[in-house]
Amino acid sequence: MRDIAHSIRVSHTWNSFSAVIPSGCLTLGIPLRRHSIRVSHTWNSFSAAIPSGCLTSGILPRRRSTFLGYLASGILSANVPPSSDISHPESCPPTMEDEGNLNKFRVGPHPTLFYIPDFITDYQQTQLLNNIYQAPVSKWKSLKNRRLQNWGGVVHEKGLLSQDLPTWLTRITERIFEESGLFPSAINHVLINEYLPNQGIMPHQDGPAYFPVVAILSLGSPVVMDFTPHSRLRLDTNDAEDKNSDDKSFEIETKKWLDDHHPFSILLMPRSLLIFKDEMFSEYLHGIKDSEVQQYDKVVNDIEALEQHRLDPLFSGSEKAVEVMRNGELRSIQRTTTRISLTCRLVLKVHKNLFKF
Ligand SMILES: O=C(O)CCC(=O)C(=O)O
Ligand SMILES: [Fe+2]
Repeated sequence: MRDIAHSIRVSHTWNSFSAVIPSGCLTLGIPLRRHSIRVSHTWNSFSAAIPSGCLTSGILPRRRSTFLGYLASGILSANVPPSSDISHPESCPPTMEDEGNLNKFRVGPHPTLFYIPDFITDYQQTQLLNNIYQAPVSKWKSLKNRRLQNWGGVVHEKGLLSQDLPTWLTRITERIFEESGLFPSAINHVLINEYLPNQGIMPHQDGPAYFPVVAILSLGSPVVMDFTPHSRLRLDTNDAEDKNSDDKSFEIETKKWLDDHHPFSILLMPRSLLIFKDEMFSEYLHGIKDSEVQQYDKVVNDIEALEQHRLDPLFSGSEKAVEVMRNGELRSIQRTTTRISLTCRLVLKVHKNLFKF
C-alpha cells in the first residue's frame, strides 16, 4: 500500500518575543502569535458584530465581570497597548465562568480532566513571559532535564513554608481560582517549568502536600502530556487492611480497574489551561516525553486544541512554529521552541515563612 504523507500547518505568523530575556535562555526567543484583528482594550467600547455574551479578552470570550476584575487588578492598565482580538466573533465558545460550568471543557474519558483553550491572550502571555524572564537568575533552579522557578514558598510534606506570590502571578491564580470554582481557598503555590524542545518531565504524581486539583497554564511551544493509570497509586489510596484481607479478589478488582483505565495523552497548546483533579490527580501519573517530535495520535482533545488554529486566517502563515504531520494515522508535533508552564496549586497547610530569601 502506498504511504501518503502530507502535512498540515498549524503555525500562525509568529513574532519573536521581545521581552528582556537573559542571553542563552531561549533560542531566538519564544515566538508569539500575532493578532489578526485588534480592538481597544477598553472593553465597553466595542459591541458591533459580536454575539451577545461574546465580549472577548482574546479569542476566548470573557464576561464583563472578568474584564472589570481585570481592569481593577491592573492587568489591562493604562500603559497596556491594545491587545485583544476578536478573531472569530461568529464563534462564541463557552467561558469557564459561564454558569460556573467547567463541564463544557471536560475532555477524555474521565470527568476530572478539563482543557480550556485560549485561556489567556497573546498579550497576557507576553506579560507573563516578561515577568518570568525578568526574575533574577538565582530564582532558576536547574534540574537534569529542565529549569524551574518556585513561587509561593517551600513545599514540605507537612505543608507550605509560605511566601506571598507576586502580583503578576496572583492576577492569573485569582482568575483560575474564581472561574474554576474548584479550589477551597486561594491558590498559593506556582511552579514554573521551562522545557527546551528536547526536554520533558518524568511520569509522576504530584505530592501529597497539595490539594488534589492542579491547573497548568501553557506558554510557548505546544507539547503532548501523557497520562498513565497506576494501580499502585490506587492501592495506596485504599485501606491497607482491605488489601490484605482477600488477595485474590483484590487482584481481580485491580485487573478490572486497569481494564477500565487506559493511558491517554493531551495536547497542550500555548495559552491553554489544563485542569485535572481527584482520580486524575491520585490514580494517574502525568509526564512529558523528552523528544522534539511527539506523537499526538492518542490525544483526547485534538479537536479542542486545534480548532482555533484551523479557524485562524494566520493558520497558513509562512513562518512555521509547529507542523502537525499526518503520516497515515501517525500524527505528531515538532517542538521547535521553548515551552514554559505554570503549575498552579494549593497547599492547605500553611506555615508562615519567617525567613526571607
Ligand atoms: O509542565 C507541565 O505541564 C507539567 C508540570 C508538572 O507536572 C509539575 O510541575 O508537577
Ligand atoms: Fe506534576
